[in-house]
Amino acid sequence: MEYEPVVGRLREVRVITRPTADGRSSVTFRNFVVEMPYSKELNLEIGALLAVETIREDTYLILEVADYVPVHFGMINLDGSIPKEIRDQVMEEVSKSWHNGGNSEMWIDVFAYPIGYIATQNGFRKGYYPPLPGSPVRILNKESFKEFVCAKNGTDIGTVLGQGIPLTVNLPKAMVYHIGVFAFTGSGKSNLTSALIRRILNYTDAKVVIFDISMEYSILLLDQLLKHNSEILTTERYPSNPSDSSRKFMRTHVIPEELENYRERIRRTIESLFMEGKIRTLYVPPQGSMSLTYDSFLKLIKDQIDDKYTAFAQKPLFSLMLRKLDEMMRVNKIPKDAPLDDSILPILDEIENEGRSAGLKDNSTIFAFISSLRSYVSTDQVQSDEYDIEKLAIDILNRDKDSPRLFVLELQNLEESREIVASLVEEVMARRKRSFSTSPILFVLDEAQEFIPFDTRQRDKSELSSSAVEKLLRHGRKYHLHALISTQRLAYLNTNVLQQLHTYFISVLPRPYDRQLVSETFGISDALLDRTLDLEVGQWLLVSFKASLPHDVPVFFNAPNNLDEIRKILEEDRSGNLINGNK
Ligand SMILES: Nc1ncnc2c1ncn2[C@@H]1O[C@H](COP(=O)(O)OP(=O)(O)OP(=O)(O)O)[C@@H](O)[C@H]1O
Repeated sequence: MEYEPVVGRLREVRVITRPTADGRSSVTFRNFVVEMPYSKELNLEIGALLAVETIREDTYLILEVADYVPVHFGMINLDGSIPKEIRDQVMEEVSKSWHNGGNSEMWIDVFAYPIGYIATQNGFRKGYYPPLPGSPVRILNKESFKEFVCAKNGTDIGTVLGQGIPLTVNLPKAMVYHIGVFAFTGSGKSNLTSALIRRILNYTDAKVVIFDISMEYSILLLDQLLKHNSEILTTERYPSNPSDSSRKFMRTHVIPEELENYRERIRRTIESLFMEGKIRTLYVPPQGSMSLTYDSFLKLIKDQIDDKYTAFAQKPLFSLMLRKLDEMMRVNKIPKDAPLDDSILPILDEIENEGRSAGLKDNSTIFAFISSLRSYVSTDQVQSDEYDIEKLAIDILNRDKDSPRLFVLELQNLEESREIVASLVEEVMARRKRSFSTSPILFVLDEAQEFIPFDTRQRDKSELSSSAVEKLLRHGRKYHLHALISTQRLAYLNTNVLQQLHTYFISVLPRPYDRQLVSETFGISDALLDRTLDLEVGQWLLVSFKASLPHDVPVFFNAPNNLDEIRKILEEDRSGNLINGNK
């Protein structure tokens, strides 16, 4: 481990206890006060790492800087009881002394907290030993910081604040354990999300499916839509002429101010996407006409058995149907959520024959039931030309090298979009279970509080989307299905899902409740989370638990501006090579 030349001393240990955000229990954080000599050249920033001697020989406790304040001895007891003239004189002297360089009367109080790691001669490892008060505290230099924090051979997602080194992360691993992007509106959530998706498309083999209710991502990822085989799915009806369609598209989408000068070039790019058939209408069946699954079929049969109006003579046949179906599902390993198909026809024939030999009348309920099921499974197989959820799921799961990799679903109606999210996620999960593959798929849910709200309701379909997304977050990893969710208020989110996310990107969260939730989930001091209030647009705190980084160290960083990345491509496009016919 290598250090900056300056050495401080550990002065105080403070233990802070507060109630948890939900008020049900309490949490305790240890905060340390380190005294560093004051110098104008001191290279110390929030997020810097310190090493302090511990009770164990050659073992150092690692601390992260959450805040620092310059202190002058002359002002320690300078309160209102001192006459004003004297106060003014002292303050003037102190103010001058800061500019004259350091002396023994001035120092910096550094507030730092342990992040659960110790350093020994053999490197860094998880652990805690009590540090020795009064003992030396050193600042890790850039090289040691990089070695400890950044992922080797990882993907560059920005610059570490105060260190000026690239922040590299393990993107595939971050994706595996799901990602959350949390910040107040206008802090740069969609910008960061787009920058991450851009890297996922270019440095991993994952497919990306974006549920976009703000209609932003087609523009924010315009170059990627051209670069990769991709699809924009919309429920909007566009004119058949690509030029008119592109004009309508421009009217219904917000073009960021920074790209205003490229309006015409963007329009022509959209026109070329229409011509290439990359913008397609998604057919959404009318409400309530979603397909039957094996599970709902089992339930229908059970309802018949339990129904007091079902004729007594028919009940054993319904029971037989149930048993045969159960047997077939077990033998053929058909999951309950698989869509009902014509494999049930032989069972229907058999039960019908049994009914006839038992002498049931032609107008018996069971015959009507069998006949309506037959027409359901047969009609369902008639191929329709409409591009629907099932066909989209097949394209998403397609493993051919030239199959689409990026899907942007532009969803305008909230209730309908919840149904689409639920049915697509369920369909992809059910199909993946039946035909396993390891190729990763990332679902991106912008404005996640609309789909997995704290308070779900059957009426507005949020119960449907919430249960599908919860399933994806809990079980998706086994099937290489992952999620990136972004929201401006954690408090509005179904809290069950928060524990499933192992990588959080946090910017300004003005409500203390939201910040407390994050500090409790990751065991990070409130003092560090509070620093996110000072972050500027595009600056983020990355916290990860066994996912993005080799060690779980919260890192402040400056994200690249996604708009600069597209602007660069649009500029390069002057040659006309990147975006068809766009000069
Ligand atoms: N990394 C960055 N560097 C520079 N500017 C940025 C960065 N990220 C975002 N911005 C600027 O901030 C503005 C808002 O960003 P963005 O639309 O991504 O925020 P948001 O949090 O998604 O907002 P909303 O919740 O309203 O959708 C952008 O127009 C962009 O100019």
